[in-house]
Amino acid sequence: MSPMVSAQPDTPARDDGRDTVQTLTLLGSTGSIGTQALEVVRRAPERFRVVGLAAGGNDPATLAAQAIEFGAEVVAVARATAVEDVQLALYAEAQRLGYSAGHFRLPRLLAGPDAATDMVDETEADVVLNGMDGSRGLRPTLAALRAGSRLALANKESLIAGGPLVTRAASPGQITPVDSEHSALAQCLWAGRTEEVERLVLTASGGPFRGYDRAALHEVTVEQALAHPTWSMGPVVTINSATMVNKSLELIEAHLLFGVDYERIDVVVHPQSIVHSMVTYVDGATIAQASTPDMRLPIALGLGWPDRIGGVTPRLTFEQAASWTFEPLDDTAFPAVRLAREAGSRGGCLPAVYNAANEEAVAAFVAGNSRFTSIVHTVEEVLAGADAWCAEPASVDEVFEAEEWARRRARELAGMERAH
Ligand SMILES: NC(=O)C1=CN([C@@H]2O[C@H](COP(=O)(O)OP(=O)(O)OC[C@H]3O[C@@H](n4cnc5c(N)ncnc54)[C@H](OP(=O)(O)O)[C@@H]3O)[C@@H](O)[C@H]2O)C=CC1
Ligand SMILES: CC(=O)[C@@H](O)[C@H](O)COP(=O)(O)O
Ligand SMILES: [Mn+2]
Repeated sequence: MSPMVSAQPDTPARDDGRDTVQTLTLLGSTGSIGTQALEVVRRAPERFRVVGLAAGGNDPATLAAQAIEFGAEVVAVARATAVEDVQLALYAEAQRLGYSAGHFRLPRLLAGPDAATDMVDETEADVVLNGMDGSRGLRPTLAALRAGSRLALANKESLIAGGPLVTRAASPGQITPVDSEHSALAQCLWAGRTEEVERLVLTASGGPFRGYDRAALHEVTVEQALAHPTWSMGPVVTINSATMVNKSLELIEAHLLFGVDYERIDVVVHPQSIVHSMVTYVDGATIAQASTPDMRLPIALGLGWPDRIGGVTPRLTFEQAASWTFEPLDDTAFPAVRLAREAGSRGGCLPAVYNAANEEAVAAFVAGNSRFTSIVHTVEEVLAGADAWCAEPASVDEVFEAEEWARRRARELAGMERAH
């Protein structure tokens, strides 16, 4: 399998793009990744010009303010009923800024569940950052690859759900990772040749429940699960960090991005979130990428690839004593990674099933309808009955069929739990 991200130290060319403004479409612009990406653009306006913005529609005021500040040509909103709110918010923001009608141009508005995909199809962009949450990002991911844009990928769920459909659609180097661990791995891979790689080592913070046993995990609340010890992120990825499902998805993501077998990808708990991942080479050298836990670094590198953009994140300092610690993952309390290793190794639509079951189980937990421990238990139960989905998907519709089955099954299981 050819890696989506070049592992060679001298490719792509380092002077590539440094003096050129790159057009940028941002999917999920109002979320945690999206707003941090716009901070990067604010710091490097000579590098990027925003042409398209997409969001779900929960925060029309922020979306409108972003569209006006960055002069977006097109704005896509998934919830059709939010369009009017976005339009009103655009006028209100323009008025607040004192713009008269002749002094600003309203962006073109697209609405509906496929608005982000349509925008990517219709709006030329050098780089598309997919910062949406969930596997609903799959069609936009494929649209960006089809359009020949570079895909800065935060939305790991689309890669995991689409699997071979995404990897086959991407040309080598077309996907640049934004997820901090995969950005770290890509940077560590610059240090050596692909054939000299022995192991990838993914670091995990351990989440808010590091050290808990199964009995203690049974009692935890949504509020506790949303309190990540080192990162401030959107709700779903935060809950996924607490269950270790995030690391599970990242294991599959690493396999798909870098073409390394599952047996050669380790997970290690590193509570400080300073070392973002590591690569061990055949001579025993382990190269680590370390920086403060700040997503603006991997976002900036993902957008500007392979150039580094200065002045975006604070540095690590070494003036005071500090410890970076590493410990094994407790597989009994947190079986999610083992389940992902099995599902990923079996392949087909099973990673899509894993992710869809998890998305439903997380929604049930956040809604107060099930316990924290039932999230991974639900994923396990759904996978146990998923033998029909072992074949490689021939189309996106097949992936969504597998997902729909998994979601229905997961909702049934959550309902059964509620009944007890
Ligand atoms: N946050 C982080 O630090 C990290 C995140 N990631 C990954 O990045 C992705 C985004 O995470 P995060 O930013 O935390 O999530 P958030 O929940 O903060 O943001 C999600 C964004 O996607 C938008 N959105 C939802 N549905 C659609 C849709 N149909 N079309 C267009 N936009 C949509 C939301 O808009 P609205 O609210 O209006 O629905 C919101 O702007 C996830 O895949 C996550 O795993 C990876 C590493 C780190
Ligand atoms: C910042 C980022 O990339 C997240 O995916 C992060 O990895 C979450 O931390 P965990 O290590 O707790 O899953
Ligand atoms: Mn990550």
